[in-house]
Amino acid sequence: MIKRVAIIGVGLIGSSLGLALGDIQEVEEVIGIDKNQDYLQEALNIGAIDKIASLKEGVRDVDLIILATPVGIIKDLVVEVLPYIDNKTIITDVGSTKSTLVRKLEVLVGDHIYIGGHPMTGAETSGPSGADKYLFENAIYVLTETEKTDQASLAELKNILEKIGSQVLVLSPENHDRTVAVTSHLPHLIAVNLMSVIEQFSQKDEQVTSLIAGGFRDTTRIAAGDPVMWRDIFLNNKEMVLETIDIFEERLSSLKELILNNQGEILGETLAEIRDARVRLPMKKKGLLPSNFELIITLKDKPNAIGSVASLLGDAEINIQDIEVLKVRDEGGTIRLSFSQEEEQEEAYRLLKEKSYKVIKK
Ligand SMILES: NC(=O)c1ccc[n+]([C@@H]2O[C@H](COP(=O)([O-])OP(=O)(O)OC[C@H]3O[C@@H](n4cnc5c(N)ncnc54)[C@H](O)[C@@H]3O)[C@@H](O)[C@H]2O)c1
Ligand SMILES: O=C(O)C(=O)C[C@]1(C(=O)O)C=C[C@@H](O)C=C1
Repeated sequence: MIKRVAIIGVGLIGSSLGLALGDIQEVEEVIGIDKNQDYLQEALNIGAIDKIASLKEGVRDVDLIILATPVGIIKDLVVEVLPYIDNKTIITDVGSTKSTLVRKLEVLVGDHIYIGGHPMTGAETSGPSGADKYLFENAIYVLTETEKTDQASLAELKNILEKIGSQVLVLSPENHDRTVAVTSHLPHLIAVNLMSVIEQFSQKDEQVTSLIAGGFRDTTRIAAGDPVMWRDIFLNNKEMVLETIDIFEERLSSLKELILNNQGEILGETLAEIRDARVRLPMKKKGLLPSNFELIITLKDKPNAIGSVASLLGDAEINIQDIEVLKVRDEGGTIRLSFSQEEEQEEAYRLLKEKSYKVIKK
């Protein structure tokens, strides 16, 4: 049973996991380890960890070690940890790439237990200040499986991740990397590249930034992500990322040709096909397509609790695009509201705060 957990790297994902795990009955203690003392203190202050420890002391006698640092340093940290733990402790990580890491670590750990992990949820912010207890609710959480995987530990880890609301998907590391190259890594590269083009234009012409609207916001949000994290991701999933870049370049060239040659009919048909594919994507699953403008509200267990929120926002003519019950407990529950516009999210946040609701912006 997983009772004591050590988290190495109490940044956005580490602290979010600390908050979520600390909330479930099985987990008695969450220990935080990090090279950044400010982050450790902040994680302690927000309740993401119960205590701060050195790596050597912190991993002793824990049931689960979660490495939540950039991918490039995970292997070295696992090597550092091994002398202080027994072979019952489960080691996992949350790194965004898996193949190279899992294959290396499975050899390196010897008799120790290692299972690769990757929550398909996150944000463009870094550090514990952006931590979110509900980050993993309904989110896909990949665990890797190979011929070396200890099945009992995989089941135990899956169980605890499901308790924090995740939908666990067990994949081979290679399958994982092939998929995220196109669903996560290529989109990031495109957003960064697009941002660099906009930056180049705005240096020559100040007006460019005045004409920024929703299209820019929706396509570049992730370009604000942590450079170290993304450098490590691209280098650790190099082959797959390069493959997707080739395909992207081909598609971009075809679109460019259609525009260049005024082939309006084919261009229109192509855009319609792509639009249809986008519309067909399932919107509800958090791991697939979260809304950009969300509020998480903790409600007391009393009649019409959700109704009161809906009326408050309805009276202000704020349209709730989607509503999802995240957690129901004896003392109340937590809901997520999605809005299609940032302004609606802002106004709803203000109104709810005014009425003393416990609400956070996503
Ligand atoms: N941000 C996301 O959206 C997201 C989503 C899923 C997975 N991930 C993966 O999660 C991991 C962490 O990402 P994050 O967004 O939480 O980053 P973050 O920058 O918020 O946190 C990383 C933490 O690791 C710590 N750290 C770095 N080197 C260390 C070392 N040598 N020893 C101890 N601590 C060290 C940092 O001080 C920081 O607290 C990465 O591997 C990333 O690929 C990120
Ligand atoms: O910023 C977000 O919304 C994310 O969920 C980040 C995101 C992604 O969706 O690509 C980025 C990298 C991680 O490995 C997982 C998730």
